[in-house]
Amino acid sequence: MALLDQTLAFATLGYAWLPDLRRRHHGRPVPMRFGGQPAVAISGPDAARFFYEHGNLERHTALPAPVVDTLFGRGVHTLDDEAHRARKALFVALLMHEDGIDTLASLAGKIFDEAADGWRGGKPVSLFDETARVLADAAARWTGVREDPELAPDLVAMVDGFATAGPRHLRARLARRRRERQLSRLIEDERRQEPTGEPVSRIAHHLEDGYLLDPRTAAVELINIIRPTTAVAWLVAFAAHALDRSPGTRARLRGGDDEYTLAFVQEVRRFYPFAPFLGGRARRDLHFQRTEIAKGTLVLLDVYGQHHDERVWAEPYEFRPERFLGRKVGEYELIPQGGGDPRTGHRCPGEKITVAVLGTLVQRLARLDYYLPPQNSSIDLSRVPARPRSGIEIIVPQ
Ligand code: HEM
Repeated sequence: MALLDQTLAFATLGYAWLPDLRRRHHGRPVPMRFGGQPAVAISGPDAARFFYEHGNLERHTALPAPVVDTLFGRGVHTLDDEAHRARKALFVALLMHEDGIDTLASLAGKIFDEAADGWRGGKPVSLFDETARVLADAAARWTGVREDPELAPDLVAMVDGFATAGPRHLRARLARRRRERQLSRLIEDERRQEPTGEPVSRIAHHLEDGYLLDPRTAAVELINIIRPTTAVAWLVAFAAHALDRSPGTRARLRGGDDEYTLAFVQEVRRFYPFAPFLGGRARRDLHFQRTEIAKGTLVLLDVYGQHHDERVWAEPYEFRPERFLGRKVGEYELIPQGGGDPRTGHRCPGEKITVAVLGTLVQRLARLDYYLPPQNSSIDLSRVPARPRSGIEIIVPQ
């Protein structure tokens, strides 16, 4: 029987699409067509392991052009095998050392404090917009890019417009084009200077097979640091949403309890929607859970569904940071930024930065004296990427 193409269902239902479909298939792999191609949707820790292990899947043919042209750019996300390993080493060196992570998190905290001083006085401010600015400035300062007031809106646009047609998508394309051009020039300038330890200089002088990256690719990789750092603003808005709905969580965060803060951060990353699913293409004929997956099939790993699967998480629709206290999280269990080993596979190399920056800002938010005026802070799961509708407006009294 011909399978119905599911692209429109995703466009309509967003995050709910795959979990609904998988529920109807009793959690088994769901064969389908997606984007006009044969596809199969899988989910759960075993599925995540299958997705990342044994070189089962390749990426460069799996990412749709509209996503590459807005969200990712033509860089590390689109590489496989040796080319990916060589490029990934650059990110691991830049992003996974404790010193650099601490420096960036402290910088974000300091800039957040300065910004928060300016929020006092009773006028509503958008926590999402303000935090995006804070994070774009922190990322710019940390990498060595010049701060500029239009940087945050451009980086937000690249993330906001990847999964939709229409004006949001157009804004994302224009923002990427503008920033790739500007940062290519910065890379060329850097190459005329002595190398330093700053990320921009290290990317500019990075060699692969003895050659420098072409300036556009180097600019893409620089954006692959400053864009997702700014995207942590989505998680901060979600954290504020959680603080509002579960006020009991505030006291331990306010007191600076680091263990609880980490549990809260993990629960934000599990509970709230960000990446709906990840895609790869079968390199050869494969089998998973008694389902044949022919070579060339698109394999979709249902991230949002995995985080709300009661076989993996008790009462998954409850926001309960305590579930992470005293619990070791498996490599394939909590996968908002991918699964497996970030050094060898495609898992996000910025996960520790995300956790550190979010933890720093969440403690500050819990200590900040603010309230939410009446607003619609609900989250529309059909919009990808989702965020509280109001962007979380806050009022900080004098
Ligand atoms: C809002 C927080 C973030 C989320 C939700 C997120 C999510 C993801 C996801 C889902 C992937 C793809 C995993 C895969 O394809 O298997 C990824 C890859 C990546 N992320 Fe993040 N990320 C975040 C923050 C960061 C930060 C802060 C950085 C850098 C400072 C970063 C840099 C990267 C890079 C360079 C890759 C490509 C890795 C590769 O292809 O090997 N991300 N991220």
